[in-house]
Amino acid sequence: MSHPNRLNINVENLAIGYKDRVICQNIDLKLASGELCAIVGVNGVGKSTLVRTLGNLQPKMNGEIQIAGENLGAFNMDQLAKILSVVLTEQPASKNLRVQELIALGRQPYTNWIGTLTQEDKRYIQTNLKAFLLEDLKQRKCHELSDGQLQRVLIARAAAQDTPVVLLDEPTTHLDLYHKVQILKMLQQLAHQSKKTIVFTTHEIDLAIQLCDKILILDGKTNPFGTPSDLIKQKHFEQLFPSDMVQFDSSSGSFKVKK
Ligand SMILES: Nc1ncnc2c1ncn2[C@@H]1O[C@H](COP(=O)(O)OP(=O)(O)OP(=O)(O)O)[C@@H](O)[C@H]1O
Repeated sequence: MSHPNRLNINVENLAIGYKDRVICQNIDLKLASGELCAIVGVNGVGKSTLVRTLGNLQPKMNGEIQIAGENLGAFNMDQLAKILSVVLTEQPASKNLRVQELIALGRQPYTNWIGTLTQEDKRYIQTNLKAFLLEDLKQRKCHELSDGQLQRVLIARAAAQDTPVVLLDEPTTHLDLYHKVQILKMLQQLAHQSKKTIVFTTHEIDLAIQLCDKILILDGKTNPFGTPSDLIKQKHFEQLFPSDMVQFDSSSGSFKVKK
């Protein structure tokens, strides 16, 4: 299900929070199909809360969220499962499943009530086992995998779900630099080649600058959003952290420790 060049996420004046407590407001985000976007910001600013709100896992406090051209609230659960997939940091309850079985769960929105897999479902599973380098691990139980391997399985499951929008909360946590880059490059490829809109939260700002098409800097005030180069030109990264410890170097697009 790909819709080239469509505005897949349109967020205006969004406020997020819990019960009657707004934790972040004035969030605006416009993403077309094929775009990879990182959400960055300091601990506790609301990145995970935003992903959960965009994924309809908790209510918004104010503003508009349109996914694939419709208000998020207009979808029922079955429709939503074909529009967006969400990969959260919590370990899957189904870690006792084998890799292949967990990826097959991505096809649930399309299977009948007993979950019979069609040839097409099997093709999606096989394609994503291959794309995420999981063919040799397909019979392994998920609880036997490394963090990096498990993350690849979770992303493969989302890819098998084949939704125009994929949301991920901290997909690179606990990974070494090589495997962080591997995961982000896989997300970039999934966005660009399969024309999906992919949004993920991260603390890897340097990598996000190098690999993402767009970045949302959650700062709890104006929440700048744009291409990495525009955000660098407008000096938004300089203001992200107090400058006593780290400073942003716009020439290299990375943070340096202040000595
Ligand atoms: N279930 C909850 N009920 C009430 N407040 C919550 C809940 N979960 C998180 N919060 C609060 O919401 C704020 C944002 O939390 P959130 O986890 O979204 O931040 P974050 O930017 O993802 O942080 P981190 O970078 O540390 O993962 C924090 O002040 C947090 O304490």
